[in-house]
Amino acid sequence: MEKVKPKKHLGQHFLTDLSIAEKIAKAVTGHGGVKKVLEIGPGMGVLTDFLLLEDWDLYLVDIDKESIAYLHQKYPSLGSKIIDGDYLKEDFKNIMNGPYVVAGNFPYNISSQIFFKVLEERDQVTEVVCMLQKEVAQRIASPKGNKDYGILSVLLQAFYDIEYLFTVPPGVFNPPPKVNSGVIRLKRNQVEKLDCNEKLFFRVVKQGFSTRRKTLRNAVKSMGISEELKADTLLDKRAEQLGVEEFIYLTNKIEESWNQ
Ligand SMILES: C[S@@+](CC[C@H](N)C(=O)[O-])C[C@H]1O[C@@H](n2cnc3c(N)ncnc32)[C@H](O)[C@@H]1O
Repeated sequence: MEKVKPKKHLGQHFLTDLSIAEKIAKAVTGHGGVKKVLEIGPGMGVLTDFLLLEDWDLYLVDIDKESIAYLHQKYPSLGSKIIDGDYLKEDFKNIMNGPYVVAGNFPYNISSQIFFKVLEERDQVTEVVCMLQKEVAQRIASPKGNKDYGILSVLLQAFYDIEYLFTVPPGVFNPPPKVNSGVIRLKRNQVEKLDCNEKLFFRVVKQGFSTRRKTLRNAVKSMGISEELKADTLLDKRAEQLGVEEFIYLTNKIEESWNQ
C-alpha cells in the first residue's frame, strides 16, 4: 500500500516509534466497563494496530480521504466503523450510541476544540487517552495556582480525573513537529451534575480567565454582579487561583446576586 503523504494543514505528523504507539494503546483502560473506543485521527493506523490487539469495539474517524482509503484497505473488516469525517462535526452521540472511550494522537491544531466537544459529550465519554502538544497536555493536567492552569483545566477537571503520563520527543514522528508532545489520560469522575447552574459555570470560568492578570472582580464585573458580591474577598483572587469548587461557589454567588 502506498503511504499517505503528510498534510500540514491537517496536523499530520505520523508516529514512527511503535513502542510509543503500544504504550499509548495500553494506557486505555475502558474506564466504566466500556468496550467501545473511538480513535480520532488514525492516519495510517500505527496506534490502531495496537488498539486492535486488545478486545475493544473500535471505531475510527479521520478527515483525510487519503487516510480513509488507506484504512479501508488495511482493515477491511472494520467496514462502516471507519468514519470518513470531521470529528468536530459528526454526531458521535448517535454514532457511538452509548458510553465510549476516546483515544488518539490528536491533530494538535484542533486539540482544544476536541476537548470542548468531549465536554459537550461528557455523559458518554468515560475516558480519553491522547497525545497532544506537551504544553497543552500539561495545562489540562495542571493544578490551580500553576501558571499553565486555564479554562480547559478547570472545565475538564470538573468532570474528569486527569493524569499526565509521559513526554514524547519530536524525532519519533514523520515529519517531526516543532514541539514536544505529551500523553494524558482523563477518566470521568463520579460527578453527574455540578452543584450549580452548569451553563453559567462554563461562562464564569471563561469570563474569569478573560483578563488573566487582573482580579476576578475585574474579570466578572461585566456580568452585572451585586455590590454585596463585589465586596466578597474571593474576588480579590485571580482565576488561576481558583479550583473547581471555588468556581462553583462563585457561579452560585453570581446567580444569587442576579436573583436579589
Ligand atoms: C497527528 S496525526 C496522527 C496520525 C496517526 N494516528 C499517527 O499516530 O501516526 C493526526 C490525524 O488526525 C487527522 N485529523 C485532522 N483533523 C481531523 C478532524 N477534524 N477529524 C478527524 N481527524 C482529523 C489527520 O488526518 C491525521 O491523520
